[in-house]
Amino acid sequence: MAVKGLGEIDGTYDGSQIRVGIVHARWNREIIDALVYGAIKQLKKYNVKEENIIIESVPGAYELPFATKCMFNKHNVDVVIPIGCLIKGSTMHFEYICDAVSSQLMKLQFEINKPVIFGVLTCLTEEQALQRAAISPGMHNHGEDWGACAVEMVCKWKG
Ligand SMILES: O=c1[nH]c(NC[C@H](O)[C@H](O)[C@H](O)CO)c([N+](=O)[O-])c(=O)[nH]1
Repeated sequence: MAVKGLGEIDGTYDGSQIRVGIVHARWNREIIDALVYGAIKQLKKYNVKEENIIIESVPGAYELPFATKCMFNKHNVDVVIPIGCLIKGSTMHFEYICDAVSSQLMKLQFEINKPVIFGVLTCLTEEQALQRAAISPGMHNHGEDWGACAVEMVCKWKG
């Protein structure tokens, strides 16, 4: 299936020389595993070598920003794809985590001067998340978008 959503990858890129970190949360694991699979599938489609895909996990999405920074420092990667799945509950917990995680991941790029892909689903229902992981029908696996985005951002902008 062609990668849609973020828009088709801009041209063809050779990822054979790039190192990619994936940091994933363990909350909503079935959804996370599908998203991680989709990202890896797309990275390999653009020739990223398996040995250059470094995967680490954290308890939840709130831990993604710190672990993403550690991934850059510990594994010398060109880009990190933090993957999480936040599903709204009955309290404001969801809103606070979504806001904190998204703004910190954005800021981290300018601190590290390397791309951080926003791979966090922020869903109001579990069904929305299942659809975006292509577990339920109706949408493509958003992890594929994130993998393609990672390759493009490094190949196009690496200094
Ligand atoms: O990754 C998630 N973490 C969640 N909470 C845990 C949080 O990310 C931290 O791991 C925890 O607060 C400890 O810091 C979630 N909810 O609470 O709903 C969620 O939906 N997804």
